[in-house]
This record gives sequence, C-alpha cells and structure tokens, in this order.
Amino acid sequence: MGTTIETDAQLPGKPPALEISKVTKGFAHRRRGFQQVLGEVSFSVDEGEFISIIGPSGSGKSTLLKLIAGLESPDQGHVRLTDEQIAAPSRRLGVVFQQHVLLPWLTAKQNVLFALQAHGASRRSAAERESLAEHWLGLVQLSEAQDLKPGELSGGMQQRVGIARAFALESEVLLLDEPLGALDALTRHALQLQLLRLSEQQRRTFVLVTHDVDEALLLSDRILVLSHGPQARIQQDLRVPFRRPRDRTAIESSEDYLTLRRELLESLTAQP
Ligand SMILES: Nc1ncnc2c1ncn2[C@@H]1O[C@H](COP(=O)(O)OP(=O)(O)OP(=O)(O)O)[C@@H](O)[C@H]1O
Repeated sequence: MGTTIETDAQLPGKPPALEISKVTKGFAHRRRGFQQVLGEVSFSVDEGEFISIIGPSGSGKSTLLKLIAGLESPDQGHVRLTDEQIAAPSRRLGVVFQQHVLLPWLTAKQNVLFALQAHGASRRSAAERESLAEHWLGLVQLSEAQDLKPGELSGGMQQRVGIARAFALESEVLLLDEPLGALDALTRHALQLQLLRLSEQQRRTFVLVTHDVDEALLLSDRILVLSHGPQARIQQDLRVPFRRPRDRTAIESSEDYLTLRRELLESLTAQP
C-alpha cells in the first residue's frame, strides 16, 4: 500500500474537527410505526480530513449528514464541532445537496453574493464579497456564466454554482450530500476532478455522502461504510492510502485501488 500524506490531522493531541458520539435516530411513520434508522453511530473526523460515507440505499446516510448539519436532532448521543455541540444549523458548517437549490431570479454571482450576505460575511465590504464570489465562480470555471440565471445554466453548471457558493462561505466543515448524483457520467467525472483539486487546495474538513465507490476512493482519506438499516451502524472504516495531490489515472490503475474497490463493493453488497 502507498503512504499516507502527513496532515495536521495526524498531530497528536489535536481535538477532532467533528465528533459523532453514540448517535441514534428514528422516525415515526403513520403506517410503518417507529423506524429506528440509525443504531448507535460513533466516529470522529480530524481537521483537514476528507471522509466519505457510503452504504446501501435507505441505510440512513442523508439522515446522518442532516444530523451533522444540525438540520435534524439525534434521539440520543451528540454531534460536536471541536468545542461546540451542534443542535442547529451553524455558520461553521456548509452544505451542498444533490439538487442545486439556487434562487431562480438571481444570477449565478448574485446567488453566491446572497449566501455570503446571509451567512454573515457582511463584515467584508461589498467589493470584497464581490471579488470572493468572482474568485470562486472562476475556480469552478463559471466566470463567463456568472451573470446568467439558473434557468439559463445546465444542471452541471448549476451544481458548480452550488459548490462555489459552499466554498465561498469559508465554513470549517463542508458537508456534501450526493452533490454530483444527479449529473450525467461525463459531467460527474469532470466535477469529481474539480472537487478533488479544490479539496486538496483547501484542506478543509469534508464529509461526503455518495453511492459511488470510485468517487469515494478518489476524494477521501477515509471511507465509512454504513450497514443495512434499520439500526444502521458503521460497519467498516477504511483508510484510503493514496498520496496527494492525487492523479486519477495513476491511482485507478494501482493494485491497492482495485483491492480497496473490491472490498468496498463486497461490503456494500453483503446481505444484512
Ligand atoms: N424526515 C423523515 N421522516 C420520516 N422518515 C424519514 C425521514 N428522513 C428519512 N427517513 C427515512 O429514513 C430512512 C433513511 O433515509 P436516508 O435518506 O437517510 O437514507 P440514504 O441512505 O441517504 O438513502 P439513499 O441512498 O437512497 O439516498 C428511509 O427509510 C427514510 O424513509
């Protein structure tokens, strides 16, 4: 296996950026009764680490991400962001969902600016906010399209606006829920590389929910596999050992890659 890169995450004594401790969550359904979606789930994420959560459909991946985002409350256990318990959405956490949730009456740039204002970046001057928005739209190759409205953009372009917006907010932790899931294979492939590049330049803390084993292997330092629900748990916690900056072609042709990929697919298709 290759060697892991050294990050701040490996410095001894540093508290984790994110700590999920003995979290459980269920929902009451009128017909099905109470459904215990997550059993006791515990894991931590170091600062600067990129982790992916994969698991069977319906196992509770999005529920887990919503708990981390403070959009749902755990029934038991807690979510901590370094020194703070998360009980509601926080500026310290940015979220990108599968469906681009852009305001249709605003241009791409205005969407990013609107989020910057709402997110408390008002301590920056209007000119600073504008150059921040332009900077991030440029990094996702949307400079030419920054004055177009969502209706005039393709699905992939809209998703790139969502990614630029999330990065521009400068949150410590970025939560990505299948951000590329609704895109065609070619666009998805290209955006995976953009996300790889951005995440390697930024080294923020990332939690990605994905169905795509190759996406998880390309982007992550660690992959957590959620077991079949109900009462899903973390059934596997795999370290992805490829050096950064990563080169997709090089890692995908390595023996380690094929072994990890096989292991993940077996784990995902294992009977509950
Ligand atoms: N707000 C809610 N109210 C009731 N049930 C819910 C709610 N949110 C999620 N669930 C249920 O929790 C279970 C897990 O859903 P969740 O979306 O977290 O799974 P997932 O692993 O992300 O699924 P997929 O991979 O298909 O997107 C499902 O059975 C779903 O119906």
